Amino acid sequence: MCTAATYQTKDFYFGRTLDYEFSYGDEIVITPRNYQFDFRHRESLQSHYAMIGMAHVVGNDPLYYDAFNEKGLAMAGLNFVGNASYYDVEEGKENIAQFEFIPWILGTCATLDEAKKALSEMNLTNTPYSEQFPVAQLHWIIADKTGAITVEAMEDGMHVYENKVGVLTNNPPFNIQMFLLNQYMGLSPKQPENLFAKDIELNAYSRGMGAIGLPGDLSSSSRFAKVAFTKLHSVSGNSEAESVSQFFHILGSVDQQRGCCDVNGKYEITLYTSCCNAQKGIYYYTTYDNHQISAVDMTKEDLDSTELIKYEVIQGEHIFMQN
Ligand SMILES: C[C@H](CCC(=O)NCCS(=O)(=O)O)[C@H]1CC[C@H]2[C@@H]3[C@H](O)C[C@@H]4C[C@H](O)CC[C@]4(C)[C@H]3C[C@H](O)[C@]12C
Repeated sequence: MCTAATYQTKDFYFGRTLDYEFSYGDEIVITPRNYQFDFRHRESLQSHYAMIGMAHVVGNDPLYYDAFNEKGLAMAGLNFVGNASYYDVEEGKENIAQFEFIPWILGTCATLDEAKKALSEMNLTNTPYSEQFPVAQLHWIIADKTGAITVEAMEDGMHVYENKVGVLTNNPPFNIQMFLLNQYMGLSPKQPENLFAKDIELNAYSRGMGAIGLPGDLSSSSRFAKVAFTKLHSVSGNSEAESVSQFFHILGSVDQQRGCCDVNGKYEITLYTSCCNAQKGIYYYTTYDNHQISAVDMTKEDLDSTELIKYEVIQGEHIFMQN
């Protein structure tokens, strides 16, 4: 399972948890402006917006999971197994393979509005990257400081939804996730009033009782409600440290601990959590075994270069001993 969220303070933040039972071998990858992006069904992009994100690199190809570009547009792919369906190549459309989707949007679009236009001209194809890396069944969140959308390519066509809560998890489809939020409309961060039975004396015996009923399990519909509630009630200062800290707390509300989600004897865990300051170009992250926040700042690199810039994911707890 995975969860993605947006967050606005003084700057715009975007990030995700990547939950899985194994890692493909991830790196923080900066694709500078003059790296040549090759596409299967269209000509290469010789120059494009620079981007940074988490990717598995095969040969010299960055296969991005989540990323944002130098203009502040961000995008993440999350599992959508059983519902995702891609299409055959179609004449007259911009045919983009599923694994090219993030580079295409982030390489060519500066804003969410431009991304919406690109989507209307695009056909997401079922072309696999290779035999070893077949088509991944995903759906996507695309966002900038003006808002967010969800993109779901399904058997009945490509759906583009306005995503007003600014969160995405996995199944079921986004319109159903939004419908399910109806069940939680009575929840609140404030203490409840007794609307249950006015003649019976009922007391709030604990803080936090206004949100009793908010799910805490790891299913994707429960994580959707939990993270939406957390994000929509989030309060933090505007500074970088306060915003980043709060963002990790938002996604921390749906963190997956080893042992709680059994996948045939293996355990799905939160392999990493990212938090991008999409306006400042910084990719922050923590991993399951490294709670210290590490970060890569894309603006410190030569963004006019032609070569990928890669940083290994720092693992292992870094404990600050005070005595
Ligand atoms: C497994 C990841 C999604 C995690 C997730 O959503 N888990 C939820 C589990 S569940 O459904 O709810 O059970 C996805 C996100 C991005 C994916 C990767 C990216 O799409 C990039 C390439 C794309 C290639 O086609 C396949 C390998 C791959 C390297 C993908 C492997 C894998 O499918 C990734 C890493």
